[in-house]
Amino acid sequence: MTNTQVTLVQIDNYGPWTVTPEPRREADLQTLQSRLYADISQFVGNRDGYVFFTRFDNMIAVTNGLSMSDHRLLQETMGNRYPVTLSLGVATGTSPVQALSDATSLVQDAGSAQDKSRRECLEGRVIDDAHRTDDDVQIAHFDVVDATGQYTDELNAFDSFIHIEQGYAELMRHMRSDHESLSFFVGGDNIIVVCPDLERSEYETAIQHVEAAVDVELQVGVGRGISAHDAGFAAKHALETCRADGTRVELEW
Ligand SMILES: Nc1nc2c(ncn2[C@@H]2O[C@H](COP(=O)(O)OP(=O)(O)OP(=O)(O)O)[C@@H](O)[C@H]2O)c(=O)[nH]1
Repeated sequence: MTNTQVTLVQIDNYGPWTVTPEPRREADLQTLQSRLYADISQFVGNRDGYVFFTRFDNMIAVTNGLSMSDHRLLQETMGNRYPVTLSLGVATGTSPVQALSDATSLVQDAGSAQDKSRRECLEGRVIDDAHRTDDDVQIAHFDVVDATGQYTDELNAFDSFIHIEQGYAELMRHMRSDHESLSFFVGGDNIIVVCPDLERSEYETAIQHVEAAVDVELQVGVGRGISAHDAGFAAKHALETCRADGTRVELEW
């Protein structure tokens, strides 16, 4: 049974900062956001977690294996490197959507995203080491079948982007509403989905749904593990099997 540990990372009082004392240059904000994401990804990734950039001012991480003191260190080291601070909410559960919802409530209850006095709050709790298991995390790695031949080598780069984004939007909504799962676009034509315990038929239905709705063909590899890295790595191997064998759904367990 999955037990996903989800962390909401929210930049403190970022909106006002972007316009104080006057609006800051957009390219500088883009640079800050992408560097902050890169540093958080490295910190979390070195501890076998995943973080997704989402809206950049709010990022969502799968942090199975990170302790509360790891979270505190993340706040300290980013606070030392950047002109902004981070608040973190951590929650766990069999449903990734519910865990994220609980993590979000913890941060919201500590104060508004634009509250000057809410800085570096750290709320919630993690899974004890003794209770961690090899099937705590289930990750599905989707990609578009032959995106290169269908889109990248055929259409202009913006029209390719529209097709890929439509596939993402449809999959994200379906997995959220029907399967309590969190889907994240991770570049190229790839979407990583953090799932509860789902079976082959549910992935088949999701792929059929996206194809019927927006005519984008997907394939998916699914893995389980004690951490996001372990589950995600198994999913990548399963996706390689799809590519080699022409199958649409491969489960690696
Ligand atoms: N984040 C991430 N991006 C990837 C990964 N694999 C491929 N990509 C991205 O996806 C793009 C397309 O690569 P593929 O998915 O291998 O190509 P494809 O044409 O869709 O071919 P098939 O997947 O074999 O159907 C690449 O340019 C990368 O940007 C991955 O594991 N993670």
